[in-house]
Amino acid sequence: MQFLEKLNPQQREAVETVHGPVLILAGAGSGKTRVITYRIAYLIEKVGVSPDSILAMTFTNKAAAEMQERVEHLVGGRTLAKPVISTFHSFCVRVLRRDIEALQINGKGYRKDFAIYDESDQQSLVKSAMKRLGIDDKQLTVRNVLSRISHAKNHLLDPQEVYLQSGDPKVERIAQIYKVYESELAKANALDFDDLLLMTNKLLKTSTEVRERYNRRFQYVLIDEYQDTNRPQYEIMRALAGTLHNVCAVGDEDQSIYSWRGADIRNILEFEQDFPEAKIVRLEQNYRSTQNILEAASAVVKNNLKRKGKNLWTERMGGAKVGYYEAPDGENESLFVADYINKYLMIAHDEDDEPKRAAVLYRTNSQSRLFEEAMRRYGIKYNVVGGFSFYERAEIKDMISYLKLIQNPSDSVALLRTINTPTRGIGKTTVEQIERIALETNLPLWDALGHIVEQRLMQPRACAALKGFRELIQDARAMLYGKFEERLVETAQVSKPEESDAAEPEIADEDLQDNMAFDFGELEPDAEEFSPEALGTAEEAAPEKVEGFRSPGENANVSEVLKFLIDRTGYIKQLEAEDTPESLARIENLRELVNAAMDSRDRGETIADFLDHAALVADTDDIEAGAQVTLMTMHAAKGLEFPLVFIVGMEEGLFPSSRTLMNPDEVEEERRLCYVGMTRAMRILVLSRARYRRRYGTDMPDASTASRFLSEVPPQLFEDIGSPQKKTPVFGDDSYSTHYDYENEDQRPQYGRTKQKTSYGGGSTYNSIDNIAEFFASRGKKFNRPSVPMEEPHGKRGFRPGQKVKHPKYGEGTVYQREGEGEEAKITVQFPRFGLKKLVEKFAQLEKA
Ligand SMILES: Nc1ncnc2c1ncn2[C@@H]1O[C@H](COP(=O)(O)OP(=O)(O)OP(=O)(O)O)[C@@H](O)[C@H]1O
Repeated sequence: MQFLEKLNPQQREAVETVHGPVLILAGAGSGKTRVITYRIAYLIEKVGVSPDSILAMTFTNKAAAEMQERVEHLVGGRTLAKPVISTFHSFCVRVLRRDIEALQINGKGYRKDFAIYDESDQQSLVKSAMKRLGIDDKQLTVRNVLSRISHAKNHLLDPQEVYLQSGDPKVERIAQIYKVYESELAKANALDFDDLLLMTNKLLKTSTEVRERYNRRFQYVLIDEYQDTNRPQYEIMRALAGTLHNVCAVGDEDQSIYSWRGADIRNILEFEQDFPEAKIVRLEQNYRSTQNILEAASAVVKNNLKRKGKNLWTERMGGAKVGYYEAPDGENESLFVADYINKYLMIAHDEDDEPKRAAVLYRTNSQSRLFEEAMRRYGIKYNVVGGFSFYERAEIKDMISYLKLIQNPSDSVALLRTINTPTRGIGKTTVEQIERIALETNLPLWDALGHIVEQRLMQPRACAALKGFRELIQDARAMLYGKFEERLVETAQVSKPEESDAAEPEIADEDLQDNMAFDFGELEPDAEEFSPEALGTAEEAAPEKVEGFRSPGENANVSEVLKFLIDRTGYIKQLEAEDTPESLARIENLRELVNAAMDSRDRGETIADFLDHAALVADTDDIEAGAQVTLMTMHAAKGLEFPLVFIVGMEEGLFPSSRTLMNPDEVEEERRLCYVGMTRAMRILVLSRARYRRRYGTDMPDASTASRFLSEVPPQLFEDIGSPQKKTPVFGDDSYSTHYDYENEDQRPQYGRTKQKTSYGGGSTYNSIDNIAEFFASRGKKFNRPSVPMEEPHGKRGFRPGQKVKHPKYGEGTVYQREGEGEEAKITVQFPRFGLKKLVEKFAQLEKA
């Protein structure tokens, strides 16, 4: 038990208290992750618990993978069995793939091959429900409807209850949409993310047999990030805790930042009521940050009323003060950050000799753009989390939708996405007719489509196009389930085209089940039920195998089906014909998808596993541990740590977000988010804001107000690190300038290139903020700024972008853009100490500087 020595007394207590319920209240950086992994190792090594009777739930896939790795490292491959460490959602998918049919009534209800609908699938469903109900999206936005539906689901309210509880006509309409949405999901045999939790909860509640099986299997349950669990997750935890109550929840109420997703802070505040015999362990020693950082973060979060309260302390006394930078505008702020990071990365070693890593944290993803541009400008390699993730790209979604449809033809969203992608002559009217027939007959779209083709209910051209699409899916299905040869024979025998329509391959249930198989390791007590032998798909059935080749009649794997689809739909050919950098990048993405499918095959996964993976990947999975600079939201940064952290955009309305200002509970949540952000910093923390900020693409930046969180940091912990001064400028005084260096010659973006600068002054050196404005003025076009045409101005006063000017009040500045001509001409000037100003040229009394 050598590893126990690496724990402090409280951590040790948290690890060694293994029986009965335990709530570990762990402050930021107090070793929560360490405690959970050591606890699992302790259970296995010391208590002798079989690894596969341990279940640990984490918040992200990434955290699950890391924890798995750390546990393996500790118990050193001494056992073959592994604990189940997974996110709530992945766990639920595995349970449902196995047991969802226990919820069927008289053979009706969800089947194991259900599809998982992600946000864009949900949006399509809501859109079509709204269309059908005649509700236009000006009255209600799709996003708004979806969030109301999700809210209702997480509070276990069905459409009827939502309707009855409200007197508001808007909510009544939402209830109607919700009802159609639910019935369409059921018809498509599809579940959304909320359903994954709700159905599992329902299953564990209603089927004693299923619940007891999981209780026998998992005798020790651990929940990480407990403060962010919602009610359904809480109920699942309770059901899994069984009668043994060996449940350990680890959380920090000060880091609860997901109430907008239904997280219920009561789960942590009321744990003791639900489990009266619970032991509470507090971890208050912080190992991550210096005293100054910790004091500043604690001072901010102390302003919240709803908290249990704790006293975090650290042995890392003192440390650098929290840096503060007030930029004239957003661009300046981003360049300042890039400049600082550039200098930081160039210092050979720092005192702790830790790898150099920095994070730029912001409130919303859309803030990343300026920082990305600034990083490129400095040639700094960076990693941005939460951008357009691989599986969200259009071409990938198209192919995934094909696979979904092949796996589950009832999936109407997948059908609508693929039916005319790439174009195959199936127009909007045809699709609307299919939808109408589906509605009238209450059939899934796929069946309605079959009906139309067989009964020739449309014009011959439309019927032919639909038939082609249907055959494509049938062929791919036959490949996937090893029936392709039979299908070839069948379709060849049928001479008349009309008869071939009905030739859907008979796909035996066992084949489907085999593709649904999933792995919980040993499943007790009825594991045999899932063995290949029991499913009748054992080796003897397969003809002789040639290395590297698939035997006839053997199921095709996902990558083969993908290649078949890409080929037969002509998807890549169409992109090749486009021949643009964008279309070539899309081809690369498709190839990457085939590679991903190959990897999945090598891991022995089925199509269902592959699709589940695609549905469950999250933004945070993109975090590249090795990247030196990471740009991300504060939400995504949870659980991470960096020697250098910037929190940018500290302005009222941006952070705290304007959406929260009217509600004290929501402002408290924003404050917790600020606390999460600040406590990511190990050695240096910098908070910054811009005095002027452009919002919603408006022409002129608005003046901003400093975030209230800034004033909550005690002034003695703060240090201004070079904000350009606000006082009335004295011309010619250089001390106002913020000094930046960067090379001038190469302004091309440096995507993914490691072009770390090794020295300063390798090009023209710019030493003042005026030049930065000039740089922005000159590159306006290159970076697609919302700019106006920049014709050559006429007349003697016409100032051009980039030109230096002088104003009696604002001092020297650089022209940023020009709009209009003659009497009407307006020019926007970047003044170092006043930000951007738009002036009517005629009245502005500007002079050439
Ligand atoms: N007993 C200990 N001795 C030395 N270092 C420790 C100890 N416990 C934890 N640490 C270190 O402290 C840092 C924070 O630990 P960890 O990431 O587990 O914290 P956490 O509680 O999960 O943080 P947060 O909730 O803020 O994300 C890590 O670098 C970890 O290695």
